[in-house]
Amino acid sequence: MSFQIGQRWISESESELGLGLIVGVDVRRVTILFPAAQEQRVYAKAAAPLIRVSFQVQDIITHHEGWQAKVLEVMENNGLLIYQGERCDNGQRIVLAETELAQRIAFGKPQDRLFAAQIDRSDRFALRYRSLCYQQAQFRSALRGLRGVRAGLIPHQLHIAREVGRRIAPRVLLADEVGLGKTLEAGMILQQQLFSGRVERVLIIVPENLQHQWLVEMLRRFNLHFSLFDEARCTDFEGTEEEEKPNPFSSESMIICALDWLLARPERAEQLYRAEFDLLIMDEAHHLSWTQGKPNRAYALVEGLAHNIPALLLLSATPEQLGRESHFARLRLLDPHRFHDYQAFLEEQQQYRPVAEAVQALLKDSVLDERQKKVLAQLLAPQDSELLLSRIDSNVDENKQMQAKQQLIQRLIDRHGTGRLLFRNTRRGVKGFPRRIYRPISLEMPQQYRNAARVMALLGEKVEEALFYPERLFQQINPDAEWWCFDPRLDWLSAFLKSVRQEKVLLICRHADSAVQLARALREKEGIHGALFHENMSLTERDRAAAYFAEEESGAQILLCSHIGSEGRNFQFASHLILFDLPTHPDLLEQAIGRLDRIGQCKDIQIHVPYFAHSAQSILAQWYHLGLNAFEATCPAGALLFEKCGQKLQSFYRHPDKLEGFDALLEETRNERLSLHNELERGRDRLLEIHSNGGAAAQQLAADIAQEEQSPALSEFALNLFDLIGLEQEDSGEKSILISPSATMLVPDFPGLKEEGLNITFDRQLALAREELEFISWDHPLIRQGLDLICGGDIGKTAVALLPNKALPPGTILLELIYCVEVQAPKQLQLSRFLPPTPIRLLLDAKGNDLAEKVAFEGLEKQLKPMKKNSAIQIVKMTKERILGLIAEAEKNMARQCRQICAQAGAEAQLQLGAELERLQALSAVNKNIRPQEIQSLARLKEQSLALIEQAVWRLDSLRLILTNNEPR
Ligand SMILES: Nc1ncnc2c1ncn2[C@@H]1O[C@H](COP(=O)(O)OP(=O)(O)OP(=O)(O)O)[C@@H](O)[C@H]1O
Repeated sequence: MSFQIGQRWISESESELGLGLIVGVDVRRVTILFPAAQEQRVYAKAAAPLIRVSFQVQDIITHHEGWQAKVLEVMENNGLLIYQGERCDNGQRIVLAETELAQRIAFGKPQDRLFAAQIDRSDRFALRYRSLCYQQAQFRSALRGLRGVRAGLIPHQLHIAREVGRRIAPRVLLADEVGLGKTLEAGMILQQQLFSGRVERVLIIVPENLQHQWLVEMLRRFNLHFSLFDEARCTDFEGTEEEEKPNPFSSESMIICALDWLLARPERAEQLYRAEFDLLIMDEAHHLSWTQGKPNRAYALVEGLAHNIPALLLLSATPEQLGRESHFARLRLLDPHRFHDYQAFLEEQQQYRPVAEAVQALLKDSVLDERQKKVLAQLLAPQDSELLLSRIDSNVDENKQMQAKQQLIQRLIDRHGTGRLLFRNTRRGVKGFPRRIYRPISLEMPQQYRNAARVMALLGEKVEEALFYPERLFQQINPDAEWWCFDPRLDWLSAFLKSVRQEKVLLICRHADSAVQLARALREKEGIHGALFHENMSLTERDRAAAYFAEEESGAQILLCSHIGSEGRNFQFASHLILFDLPTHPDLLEQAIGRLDRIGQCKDIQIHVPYFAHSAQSILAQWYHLGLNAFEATCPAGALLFEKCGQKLQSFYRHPDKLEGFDALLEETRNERLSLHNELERGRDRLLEIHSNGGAAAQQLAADIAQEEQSPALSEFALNLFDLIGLEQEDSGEKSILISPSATMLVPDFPGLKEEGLNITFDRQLALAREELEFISWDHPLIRQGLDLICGGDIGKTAVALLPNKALPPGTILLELIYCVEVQAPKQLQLSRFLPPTPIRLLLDAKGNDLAEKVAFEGLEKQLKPMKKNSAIQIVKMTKERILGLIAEAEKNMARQCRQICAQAGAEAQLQLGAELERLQALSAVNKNIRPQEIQSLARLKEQSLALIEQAVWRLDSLRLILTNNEPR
C-alpha cells in the first residue's frame, strides 16, 4: 500500500468513521484522521485495515460544503486524485482535489460499497431482495388499496372501490342506499388513488355534524390522518400580520371541513379554490341543489371547486331528493361534457329499457339472436361494437367471448344513461338485512292543541308547518306553558322506555327545542337521563353525546336528536327508532331509518311512530305505510310519487277529518309504486344495479382478498423484517403480537411504531372484533414504510456468503446481482401502473452464464452460510477484477431483459391508454362539447407515456458474492 498525505481512505471494519484523511506517513506507520468522527488512528503501513477511496467517471461526489458534482475526468498528481466535473445544481464546471471531499461518504453503487468493505449480512441481502419483489408485487396487485381497510369484505363495496379507484381523476356519484357503506367505498377509492400517487391533496366537505365521524373513520379504518379545519384553526395559522396572508389550506394535505362553515365564510371558499387539491369528497351531496337553472350556494361553492379539482366523489343516498333537475346538475358537476343538456338528459332517461334488455341478453350465457345484435348495433357506434360482436360469434375460446361481452356491457353502460358516473346498490341487491317493522301508535289529540290551532286560524296566521308540530303552535300562544305535561306522546314514551330498559332507543324529531324539552321532561318526570344531539350544541358536545349513547353498559338509553341526527351517523347498535314527528319527505324518512338500518345491524328494526288520530301526521303516516310501504322497505320511487301526490296530500293534511278520496289516493299510490317498481326493475335501476354490485367478479374479488390473507407470506415477511430491524416481538395472545422498539435497532426509528409498541394482528376478523389491535395487511403503513425503508436505504446492498457444495470445486465464485428496471417520468403520468420498479435477479457463474432460472432464490438462500467479515473483505479484494468483469457481462444481459420488460409494459399502456382515448372519441361523436384539444392532449399523453416506457433504465441495486467450499453443511 502506498500512502500520501492528503489521500482519502476509509476503514475496512468501521465504515461509520467516515472518510479518512492521511495526515502522516513514515517508514513504518501511517496516521489517518477521521474528521467526521473526530478520531485519529495510527496503523502499521503493511497491515493497515484501510481501503483507498477513488471515484470513477460518472460517479457523483460531494464537496465538504454540501454541493454535489458528476465526475467527468479523474487525474492524478503526486499520488493525489483531482476530479474534474460538473455541479449537479447549476451545471458549473469544477475541479476538486480529493482533500476537499465531504467527511462523510455514501456509496451509491453496490459494487463501490463492496469494494469499500461495506459488506452487510447475507440474510439482510435476502430481505432486501424479497422486499424489492414484494414492493413490485404491491404496485401490480389488483387488491392494493382494497385489502387494508379494517372492515368486512363486502363484494359490492369492493367492486365499486376497484372500478373507480383505478381510474385517472375519477368523478363519480356514490349513491348506494343509506347505510350500505358509501364512506367505506370513498375511503377505498381514496386509498388506491393515494397509493398510485395520483392524488396527494384531499379535501372532504361534510355537514358539520359528520366531521368527527369522518375523521375517526378515516383513521380507524384506513390509517389516514386527516385534519379538521375551522375558523379558529385558519385564523391561528394566518397570525396577525396584515400583509399577504398564507393560504391555511396549503398547510396540510388531507383536510376535512364543514359545508356550513364554508357557506358562512365565502373568503375561506376563495382560499380553497386556490389550494390545489387533487381530490374532493363531498358527503351528503343532496345538499347541492339546482332548480330552474339556479344553483343554491352549496352547489355554487362545489361547482367552483369541481372546476379546479380533477377528481370528485359525491356521496348521497338520496340522489334525486331535490328533484331530477338537481340530480342532473350534480351529474353535470361530475362530467360537464356528458351532461350538458337537461332536456336531452330527460329523453335519455326514457331510453333505459332497450339498453337494459341488451345488457340482460349479454349477461345470459346463450348466443345472441339477430334481433338482439341489431339492437346492440343501434345502441353503439360501429367502431364500438362491430369487432366485439364478431368476436362473440367467432370460434374463439370461451374466455375471449366472455371478455368481448363484458366490454360490450361496459360500453353500453358508459355511452348510455348515467353509466360510469353513478353507482347505486340497494338492500334488495345486497341482501342479508334484518326486517323493518312499523309500529304505529295512534293517540288522541289533546284539546289544548285543537284550541291553539283554532285560535291561530282565527288570527289569520298560517298554520301549515304547525300541522305537523302542534306543540310548537301551542307554545307560540302560551310561551310559558309546558306542553309535555299533557301531550300523551310523553306518557307513551316513558312507558315504552321502561318496557325496553336494556335496549338503546333513537328518537328523532324535527326541531332542536322539542328534543331539549323532551329530554327535560323525561329527566324531571321519570328520572330518565337521555343524551341530546342537535344543531345548537357544539361539535364536541354532539360527539360526546353520540359516544355516551353508544356506550354499552353505562351509556344513555335514549338519544334525542333534532333532524340533524337523521344524516350520516352510525347508530346501528340500536334497533328501536322513534319518529316523534314524521319527516315530511320520503327521502328524509329513509335517511332517518337508515341510521339503524345499516350494515352491522343485527336485530330487526322497530320503527315507532306516535301520531295523533285524525291529524296531518296520521294522514302522512298512512300514506307512507299503505301507499309507499316506506317504513318497512326502501322505496326508490318515493320521491317521484311524493312530487306527484303532494298537492292531494296537502288538502288531506288540512282537513284530516274529510277523508273522502283518501283511500283512492292510497290505492293509486300503491299501484303506481308497483308499476314504477316494475318499470325500474326492467330498466334504469336494473342497469344501475348490474353495474353497481359487480356480480360474480365482485364475489371473486372478496374471495381473492380472503385467500391472500390465508397465505403466510405477509406474516413471514413481516416477522422477518421486524427481526432483522431489531424490534422486540412478544406473543400477546390469540393471533396477536406486541412489537416494540429495542435498544439495538438497525435504524433509529421504525416508521409508524410508537415508543410503547404496537399490538398487531394479521387476522381481519380479530381486528374487527378488537378495536385496540392494528390490522396488518400489505397496505398497512408499517409494512409499506418498512418496504420503503429497506428498498430505499442501504440495508443488504452487498453481501458475501459461503455455499457448502461438494459437487462444485471449492473456491468457485458465483455473483448474484439484483437489478432494478425503472422508468423515469413526471409523476403525473403515473407510469408505475405499467412499469413499477422491477427487480431482476441474475446469478452468474465465473464464466458469466446466468443460472438464475435454474437456481431459484429461496432454494439457494437455504443452502448459504454466513462468512466472517474479515474473510469476506479478503475474498472481495482478491476477486475484484473478476467481479467487475462479471458486472460488465451482466449489463449486456440486462439490456436484453430490459427491452423485454419495456415491450410488455408498453403493450399494457397502449391497451389501457388506447381504450381511454377511444372512449373520449366515441363520446365526442354524441357530444359536441368535447373539445378536439382534449382528445389531442390525451393522445399526446399516451404518446409521451409510451416513449418514456421505452426509455426505461436499469440500475444495479444490490449484489452478493458467493464462494463455494466443500465443508459439510
Ligand atoms: N365492509 C364493512 N365492514 C364492517 N362495517 C361496515 C362495512 N361497510 C359499512 N360498515 C358499517 O356500516 C355502517 C354504514 O356505513 P357507511 O357510513 O359507510 O354507509 P353510508 O352509505 O355512507 O351511510 P349514509 O347513507 O347513512 O351516509 C357504518 O357503521 C359502517 O361502519
